[in-house]
Amino acid sequence: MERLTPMLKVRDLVLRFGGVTALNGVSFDVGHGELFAIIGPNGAGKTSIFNCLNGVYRPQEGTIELAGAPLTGKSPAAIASLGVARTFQNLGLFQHLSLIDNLMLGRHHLMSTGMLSGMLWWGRAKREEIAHRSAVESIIELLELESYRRMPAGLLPYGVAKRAELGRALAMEPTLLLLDEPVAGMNLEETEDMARYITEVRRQLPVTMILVEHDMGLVMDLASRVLVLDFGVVIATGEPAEVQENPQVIEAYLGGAA
Ligand SMILES: Nc1ncnc2c1ncn2[C@@H]1O[C@H](COP(=O)(O)OP(=O)(O)OP(=O)(O)O)[C@@H](O)[C@H]1O
Repeated sequence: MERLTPMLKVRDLVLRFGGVTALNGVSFDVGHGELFAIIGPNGAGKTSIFNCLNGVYRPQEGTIELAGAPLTGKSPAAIASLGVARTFQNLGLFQHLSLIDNLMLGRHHLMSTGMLSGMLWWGRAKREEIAHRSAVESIIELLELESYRRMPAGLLPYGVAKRAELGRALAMEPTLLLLDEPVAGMNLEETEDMARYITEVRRQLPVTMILVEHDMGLVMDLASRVLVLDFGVVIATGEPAEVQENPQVIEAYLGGAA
């Protein structure tokens, strides 16, 4: 089960864009193996947290630690190589490449053999390629994408493309996976399928996940804990049932109409 040392430790993040304070003193911990959800009304600062975690934005104040190592100030590439991957709401797939090639590209940073040494050390490169293909195949199997393997990503049905996007991020073998609205634009059946795959990933792989999602049903079903943001401030953190009944959360979502 979850260990006591947090996997991720975020303290007092402040992020400003000119006069706009997107994050105003955000702190939270995420435990190993948790599925931690971040929710909040539009503009609350959810995407800004993701962009601070993966190094795209540099917060003016605060610290972020991954398994004890500081992430603040590191480049997105350095953070990715420390094991942080994300999925994109609008899909980060290369449309003309097959699904399998998209997943292989996800493994690029794990590959030690470059093109030239690949030619010189053909045997080693070949062995490495076989190992990468086999890792990709197990993700394809886990996400039941077998029949789409050779299809260009641009031709995948929407629900399948979102699943392939999850596969691309998993191919990086992340220890921390940031899921950005994995069911946005999906119908009920596709949403239920995605929930099942996320649960299966969590059961089978040693990955901690942070989920940003507007679909409350999905959040309440999947999350071990939920953080609620409003205007860049954390207004509640707790188990789904607890957070749902918090008067401040109800107020933030319904603007006092409840
Ligand atoms: N690059 C940027 N430049 C200027 N302002 C920004 C930038 N990124 C975010 N903001 C502002 O920061 C605030 C938080 O935005 P953010 O996108 O993090 O919210 P969000 O909770 O993800 O919203 P949504 O649910 O609509 O995606 C908003 O006021 C937004 O306009």
